[in-house]
Formats: sequence, structure tokens, C-alpha cells
Amino acid sequence: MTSGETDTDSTTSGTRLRTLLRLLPYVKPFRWYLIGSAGAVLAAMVCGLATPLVIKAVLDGPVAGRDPGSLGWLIALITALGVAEALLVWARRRLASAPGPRIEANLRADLYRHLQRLPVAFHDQWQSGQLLSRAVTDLSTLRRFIGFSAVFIVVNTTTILLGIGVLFVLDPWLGLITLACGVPLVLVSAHHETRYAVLARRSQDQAGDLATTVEESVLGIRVLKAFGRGPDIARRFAGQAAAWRRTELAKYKVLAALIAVIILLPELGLGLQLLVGALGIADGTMTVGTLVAAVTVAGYLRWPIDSIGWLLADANQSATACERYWEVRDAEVTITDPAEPADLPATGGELRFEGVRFTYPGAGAPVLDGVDLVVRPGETLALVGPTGSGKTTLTALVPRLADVTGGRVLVDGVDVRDARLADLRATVATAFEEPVLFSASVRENVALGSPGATDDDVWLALRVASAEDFVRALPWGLDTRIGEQGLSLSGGQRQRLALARAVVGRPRLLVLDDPLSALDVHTEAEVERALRRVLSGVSALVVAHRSSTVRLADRVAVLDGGRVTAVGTHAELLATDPGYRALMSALDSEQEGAVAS
Ligand SMILES: Nc1ncnc2c1ncn2[C@@H]1O[C@H](COP(=O)(O)OP(=O)(O)OP(=O)(O)O)[C@@H](O)[C@H]1O
Repeated sequence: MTSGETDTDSTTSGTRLRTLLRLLPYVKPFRWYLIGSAGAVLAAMVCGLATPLVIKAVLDGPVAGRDPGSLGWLIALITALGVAEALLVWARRRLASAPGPRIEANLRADLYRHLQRLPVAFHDQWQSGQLLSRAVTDLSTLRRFIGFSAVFIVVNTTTILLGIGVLFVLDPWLGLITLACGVPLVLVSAHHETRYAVLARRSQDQAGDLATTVEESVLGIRVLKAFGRGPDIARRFAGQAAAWRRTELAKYKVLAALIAVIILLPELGLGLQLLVGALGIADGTMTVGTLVAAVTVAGYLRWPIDSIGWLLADANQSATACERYWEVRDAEVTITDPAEPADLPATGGELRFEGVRFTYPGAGAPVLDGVDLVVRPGETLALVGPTGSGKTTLTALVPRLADVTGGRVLVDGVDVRDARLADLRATVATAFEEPVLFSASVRENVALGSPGATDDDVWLALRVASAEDFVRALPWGLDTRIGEQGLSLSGGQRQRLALARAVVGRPRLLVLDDPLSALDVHTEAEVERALRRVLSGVSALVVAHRSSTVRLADRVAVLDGGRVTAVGTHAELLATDPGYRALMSALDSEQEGAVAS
């Protein structure tokens, strides 16, 4: 290792310790359990270390002197030590079982709460698998560390120091031999355990990659077959499986070497102790009792010494898990309630964009570059534009899924950033192009749009969204479970439930990303009917990918090059704007192409 590496390592150790110390607020409520648990196990180890001293007293006293008279209390003492050790180990187990799972649950609950508050921009940048592994695997690593490894690092270090002290008191040479074998054992095992942890981590990642390949090839089986890409994905799978096998083999090699060292060094130590002891007994400088006690103490220290290596490696691994946890927790919640929120008016329904600019984080050019647009109370405004012109981005700015980077978005004259998020999201409802349904009942999926909604509210919303009939026909009505692990619904049914979810809270303003775009022409008619009812009586901004959606609107705005280039009724724009005519015919031919395919 170079000196540079050593410096980096020591800086990293400091940082890692600080990262682990950030867990203290979570640990503090359970400190007495942990202190009690460490105290119990330490006391148990002291009992264990005292036992060889009583054995020495038996051998050098009643046995050497052939005087069984004093044997009684020594046997009683050794039995008492054994009973105390057993009770203390039991107490430790009882005390240690409580904090770990509860600390883990609290850490996980806070992580989940934070993830819900983080802006969409954060979720765009993070893979769901990465968040999942932090919420599950990393937190179990931390639970094990807090409930076990952290306690045993303290306890085992104290036991080793105490045990070696006892050995030195019994005989300095015997103490020196244990020390000479113990130090390299700790160093070698710490080194091997760190290597093992790196390989174990790699193996976990490779297993995850392999699982992703299997998942993708199962979900995308139709595409893979249609394009004849089966052999390619099979090759990718074989490559990943071979890499995983190599890592697993490397893991076993490290483990085999580690186990050999763990067995070899203490056995060498034992041989040397017996040699020194036998010579000492022969020339009368050592008693049999001392040798037996020393060998027993050295045996007792075997586990604490062996385990220090992997406990330190576990601490290292836990620090990494902790860093990964705080990486997410430290991500800034940029979309929050203002310090002094303004009230949204009780009635109205006007949506206004004033000089709105928006640039995605890390992107060079703005997507929106000075958008001015008004949706009047009660009107439906369709937003059209070439693909990638920023229509979806503009709609995301209204419920503050993202914040403008310039200009302002006003709902009834109030800048959306000045309103309370809860008020804003109760006033503005959204439905997206892809209707996401959760693994829950129809009732829960619809009521997501308004948590206090009664069954009557849900039925009313379903009626408005033309979904009442098919929901009544479901096997358990509102209680029917849908979504990933429930009943499969058709695309049109899913869209109508998403529309019902948008209207259940009776919002004043609807922001919809074309609910018709992904539907076939027959289903489209049903959803169109639903949409017509949903849109009556509210103000709406609807992204339109189809001319049928455009026809539902009172006015149309064209977004191009980051700006609104034309606004008017569909008929006006068709008559006056050649660009609009071209766009509409492109949308129609796209739609025909989609229907034909
Ligand atoms: N999360 C993101 N990070 C960076 N760039 C993005 C992100 N989402 C969209 N973009 C980019 O912003 C631009 C506008 O995207 P947006 O989805 O708003 O367009 P759109 O008009 O709705 O497109 P379409 O009609 O195809 O749905 C595109 O160039 C897109 O690549």
C-alpha cells in the first residue's frame, strides 16, 4: 500500500466514523438496551475468563496437595460462574433483540417519508433498484451492526485485553505467545474480511444485474421474439452468469485462506505454549495449574480474536451502507411549502403562465423559454406541439412536480410557489398519459385523488368518468383489487379510473396529459365520452396528441421552440396557421398509422 493510500484510508476512516455517528439520534432512545446488552456479555466473558483461574486453584491446590478438603467451595464457585455466564448470555440475547429491528424500522420510515417529499427530478435521476437496495439490504446491514457488531467490537476488544492481561499475570511468556499469534491473526483476518466484503458486494450487484436481465427478458419477451433477439439476450445472460460465478469462486478462495489462517495460528500458539509450559514444569518454574489455566484462557480468547477481523469488516460494510443511506436522506427537498403561504381564492379557475422558463438539471438548453399562456375559468385549452416541444414539462409545473427556472405560474392570481402544496394539489388535479394504478382496491385507487372521499364521492367520480358500469360489473365492486397484483384491466378502463381519480376531489383545475393517446380507436370513444363529462364545469389544460382530443377543447395553443407560437380555436388556427394545419395532419396520419398497426 502506498503512503498516499494510507492517508486516504485514514481520512476515509474519519469520514466513515462520522457517517456512522449520524445514526446516534436513532440509537439514543435504545441506549439502555445496548449498554445493558454490552454489560451483560462483558460480565459473561469475565465469568468465562475467571473459570480457568478456578481450575488452576483446583489443580495447584487440592489436586497437587492431594487434599480434597478445599475442593467443595472451588467446585461451587466454578458452578456459580457457569450459571452466571449462562444467565448473562440469556439476558444479552433478550436485551439485544429489541433495538435493532426498531431502529431499522425508524430509519426505513424516515427514508420512505423523505423519498415521498423529494422532487420528481430526484426520482428521474435514481434507478428504483438503487433506492430499493438502500431501503432493504443496506438497512438490514445497519440493523446487524447496531444490534451485534458494534456491541461485540467493544466487548471482544475488552475481553482480549483482559484475557491477555490474565495470561501475562499467569506467565509473561505464555502471554507473549498469545499476543504474537493474536496480532497477525487480527491483521490477516481484517484484510481478508475486507476483500471478502468487496467480493460479496460485487456478487450482490452481479446477482442484481442478472435478475434485471431475466426480468427484462420476461417482460419484453414479445419484443425480443418479434425482433429475433433471443440469442443476444441469452449471450448477455451467459456472460453475466459467468462473471457472477467467477466472483463466487473468488469469494470461496478468500474464505478458504481465511479459515486456514484462523485454524493455523492458534494451533501454533497452543504448541508453543505447551512446549514452554512443559519445560517450565520440568525445571519447576511453572505449575501444572498455571499451564492448564493459560491454555484454557487462550482457548477462550480464540473466538474474540478470530471475530475481531470480521467485526471490523462488518463495521466497514456498515459504514458503506450508512453512506448510501445518507446519500438519499441528504438529497435536498427543493419543492416545499413557502415560509408564509398565501391562500388560494375559494372560487375561480384561471391558470396563467407568465414568461415561464424551464431547464432540466444538467441540461444545456432550456426546454421552455418564455411561455405566456392563459387558461380562462371554465375553459378547456388543448396544448399541441411537435414531439419533445415541452408539453408534458409545462403541465408538470402547475402542481409543482418541478419548479420554473424563470417566470411564474399563477393559479387564480397566486404564484403556485406561494401556495401551500396541499392547497395547490387539492385545487389542481392531474392525470398522466400512462394511467398508473396501484396494487390496491378500486376504491383506494380512486380515493388517492382525495383522501377523505366517501363511497358516494367515489361512485360519483366513477359516473363522471364513465367507469361506473364496468366497476359495478367487477367481482367485488369497489373492493376489487387491481394493479400489478390484482385484476388486469383494459387500457380504456385504466384511463377512466385515472380520470375518476383526477375528479374525485372536485378540483377547479385539471391538467391532463393526453388520456386518449395510448388507446385504440374503439376504446378511445369510451374515454372520449368520459373526458367530455370530466371537462365540463372545470378549467383544463390538456396536452393533445390526437386531433380527437383537440376537438374537445375550446381553444388550442401551439407550443414550439420553447414558446407558445399560436393560440385560437381549432377552426381559426386551421384557417389561418399553415404550421398548425401541418401539425394536425401529422397527428392524424400518426393516429391512422397507430390504428392500422
Ligand atoms: N427528466 C428529464 N430530464 C432531462 N430532460 C428531459 C426530462 N424529461 C424530458 N426531457 C427533455 O425535455 C424535452 C421536452 O420533453 P417533454 O416530455 O416535455 O416533451 P413533450 O412535448 O411532452 O413530448 P411528447 O409529445 O413526445 O410527449 C425533451 O427534449 C426531453 O428529452
